[in-house]
Amino acid sequence: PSHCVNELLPVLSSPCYMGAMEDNKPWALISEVGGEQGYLEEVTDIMEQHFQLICYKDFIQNPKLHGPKIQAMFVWHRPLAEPWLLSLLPSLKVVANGGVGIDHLNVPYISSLGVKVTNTPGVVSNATADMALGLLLASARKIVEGHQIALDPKTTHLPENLMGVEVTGSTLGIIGMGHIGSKIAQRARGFDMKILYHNRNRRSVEDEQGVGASYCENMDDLLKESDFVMVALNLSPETTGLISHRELSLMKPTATLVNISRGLVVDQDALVKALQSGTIRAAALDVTHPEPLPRDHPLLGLPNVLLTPHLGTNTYTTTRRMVQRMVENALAAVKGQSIPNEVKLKWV
Ligand SMILES: O=C(O)[C@H](O)CO
Repeated sequence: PSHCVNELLPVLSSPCYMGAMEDNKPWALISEVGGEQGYLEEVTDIMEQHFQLICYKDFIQNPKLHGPKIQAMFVWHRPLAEPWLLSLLPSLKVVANGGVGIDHLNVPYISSLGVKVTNTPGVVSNATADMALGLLLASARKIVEGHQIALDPKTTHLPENLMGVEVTGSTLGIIGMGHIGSKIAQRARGFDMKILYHNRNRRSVEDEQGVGASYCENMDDLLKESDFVMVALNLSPETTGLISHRELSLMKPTATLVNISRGLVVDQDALVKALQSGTIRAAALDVTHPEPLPRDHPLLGLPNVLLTPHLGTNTYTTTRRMVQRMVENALAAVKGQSIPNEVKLKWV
């Protein structure tokens, strides 16, 4: 198998190499997204059932040789499918993204080249919702601080000052009630939370009752009432900087902001100020802008911030499902068949 580089998953093995030349499967370029580890074997094994893989590092050494044979490109949330690269891939039929967010892809431009764009909605929702609740609980109950204290050899007594806020019975405001938002609401019900949501379009009464969430037409009402504000939106021009000074100032001083969508939905400078001044209690962020943050970024020095490095979909099960879906989408596009998850709009 071919093993390139992966930031998302641990482990791996051999360095990048190209699939066997005698293989008749279509060629796919697999994006290189960081680190010196290889891809998880499950990822490349699934892909190699249908494609011959070449990783970016090998491709770029001789793009003129490799470019013309490549029909599919597998990408994760990094802007690899840029015009200069696409111009080296005259036979490309599809950019198959792993994950639901496609804000890093210029869909109109890619489509103008006759290349399809696909994503993997649905399969990411459970793992992302689990992570959302994990961040909420960890921030509320100071789990990471507790872990650090437990490890500290100087700790001689129980940390009675490490007080958290109660999750059970609190109010959760979910901004963005798509598939992931609904899964978050379902989980929050288990904590007897009162659930408010704001969404561009109100969900049906059945949907609302199904997850036990009440609609706030005005997002301000949700911000004012919630103990935890959960950002679960796609990034789009409309949602960029949606949570800024004004929105943060509407939140309770005891409230926590959790973001599992995209860093740019939150105005980070405004967030830093709100956290420094006590406008809000805390923030728990799986996403930032950029990722990773520069080492001197003020968010890294704040005691009331919990950060994880975009781990939302990082489970073996969800990764396998995503890769399976990426392959199905790419294969359908290469064969000219109907594509399960084609992205047609610039922003979804
Ligand atoms: O968009 C998604 O589904 C996740 O962020 C993984 O990239």
